[in-house]
Amino acid sequence: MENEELDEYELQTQAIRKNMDQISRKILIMSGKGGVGKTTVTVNLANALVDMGCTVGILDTDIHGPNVAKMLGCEDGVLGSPDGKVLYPVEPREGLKVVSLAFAIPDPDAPIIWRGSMKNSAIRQFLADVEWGTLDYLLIDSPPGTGDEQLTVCQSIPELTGTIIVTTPQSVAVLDARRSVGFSRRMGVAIIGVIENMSGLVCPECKTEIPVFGIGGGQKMCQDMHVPFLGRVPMEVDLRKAEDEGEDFMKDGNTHPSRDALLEIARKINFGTACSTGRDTSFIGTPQCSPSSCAGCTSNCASRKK
Ligand SMILES: Nc1ncnc2c1ncn2[C@@H]1O[C@H](COP(=O)(O)OP(=O)(O)OP(=O)(O)O)[C@@H](O)[C@H]1O
Repeated sequence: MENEELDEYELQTQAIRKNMDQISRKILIMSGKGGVGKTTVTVNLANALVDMGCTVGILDTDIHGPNVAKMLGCEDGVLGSPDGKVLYPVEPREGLKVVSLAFAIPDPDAPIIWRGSMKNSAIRQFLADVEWGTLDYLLIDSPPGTGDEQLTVCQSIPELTGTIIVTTPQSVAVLDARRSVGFSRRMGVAIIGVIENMSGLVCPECKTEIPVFGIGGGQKMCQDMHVPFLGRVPMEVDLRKAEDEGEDFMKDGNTHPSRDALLEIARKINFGTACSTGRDTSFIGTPQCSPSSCAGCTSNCASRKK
């Protein structure tokens, strides 16, 4: 890198640090396999956390298939930039700020044909140049896999709080989710936990559960790999419909098993009670709680006290 470029990169790194210092918890939502529900988890957790009184930002790093805006019903939003430098997020509701490439490329049919370096620089720009302000949470939605986008997020955000890994119970999805666990460990990022999505289909007629992708595969992986399990979210037609229509599925009075499950997961994350080995204080930001990492863990963890 030329000196001038290095300076620019360094300046951007400083801008990212300044921005991220104002955000309490920064969480990367990832999965090994595509279509397992990362965006669903991101959008619904964000709405649930806002309902609990938190301020939340969503950064959509799924550059090639940015669906966050559509699922929040704000796809016509525009990133404001009065001075051409600072970018202002779209705010679909009070307490929620959203940044996605979808706002910069209004034609929904236009393919985004970008190499890794372009994606990296767009993500860094969103971290550095967006006026995120003070937030309780930044939820970062990502494409499937452990490639450029995840790497850029992990390497660019200082003190990333942790990852949430989404999988379906199906063994091929779990196989790929194990790689996301390995990735988080390799990057030294805490694993907040795993969500087993599409865990049984709730029949809209008789309400019985049909195990389309099986049930329990994600939970079993958590036991095998000593990773916290955050919960299972069933498949429901009304959840899919709400997302297609950009409606808030988490709103009050909406009684559905998948909503209840997502709400419970949001509570666990917000109140720091999610930990498979019994840690009852907030584990967020500390090494993941597993027998092998307990030695270096500074929290008041029940398993560590033994
Ligand atoms: N629990 C669920 N019940 C019903 N539909 C769901 C559920 N979870 C996800 N879906 C639907 O499945 C599809 C894929 O979900 P989503 O886009 O959240 O997955 P993703 O992992 O973000 O996908 P990608 O890998 O393409 O980024 C969407 O149409 C979504 O509405």
